[in-house]
Amino acid sequence: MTSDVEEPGAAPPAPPAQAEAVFGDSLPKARRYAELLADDGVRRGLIGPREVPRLWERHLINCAVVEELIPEGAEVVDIGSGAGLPGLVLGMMRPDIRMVLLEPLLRRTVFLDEAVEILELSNVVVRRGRAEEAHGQLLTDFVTARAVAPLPRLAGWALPLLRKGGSLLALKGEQAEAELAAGREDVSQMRPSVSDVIRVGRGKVDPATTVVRVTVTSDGGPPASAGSQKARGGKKKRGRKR
Ligand SMILES: C[S@@+](CC[C@H](N)C(=O)[O-])C[C@H]1O[C@@H](n2cnc3c(N)ncnc32)[C@H](O)[C@@H]1O
Repeated sequence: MTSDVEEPGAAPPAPPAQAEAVFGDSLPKARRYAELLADDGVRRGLIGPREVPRLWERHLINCAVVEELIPEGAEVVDIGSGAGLPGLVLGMMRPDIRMVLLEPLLRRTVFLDEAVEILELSNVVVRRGRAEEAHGQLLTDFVTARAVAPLPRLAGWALPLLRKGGSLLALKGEQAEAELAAGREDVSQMRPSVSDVIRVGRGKVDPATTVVRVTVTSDGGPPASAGSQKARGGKKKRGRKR
């Protein structure tokens, strides 16, 4: 009987035609990363085996197209990187940016450290921890995040990490507009900001990647902990999983 579920150690699918245009010179690194995800990533439970056949469109290219929102030389913190999406992809495409992959779970940071070394990404560092623990320690131009938390909780974690004029770029699905409409007031109470929804990668990935962008318009700003339970992270602290 055949199955569409890939076994650990399976080769990733070949990159689709548009991968060359999206990744350019970094395509060899993207191919190597796809191999790592399909093999070690699945074996170690970092991505599901069902993701392997759709690694390129749904994961690598979906994340890569966000690069157009990041200006040259920017500092970026990717919170909740997991297996490296989107932070590792953006770091490999853009040697001009400085990328911090912020991830609390040890087995994920071990994989990320190995991937950074194998892909020789001297502009990417891995830091183990929760975003809210980095408040007052990290200050950056952009925070990226995909599939980490609902917008108000994510903003509570991300906005204190941003310099004035910096942006949270939250990769969201089809419900992005509704999520922003529901969360906009909470978010602007945390720190003065302007928010919009942008679609990037039209013609390169279908559906285009939907990004909720929250740009902070004030210096510093009160720490998120001055606000609501949502801003503090919304959940009681639990022991750190490994
Ligand atoms: C569903 S995974 C998404 C991983 C990756 N961004 C992706 O799109 O494949 C959510 C990740 O967020 C991390 N995470 C959860 N709470 C966090 C926090 N407070 N700060 C930073 N990362 C967190 C988890 O450990 C996990 O790796």
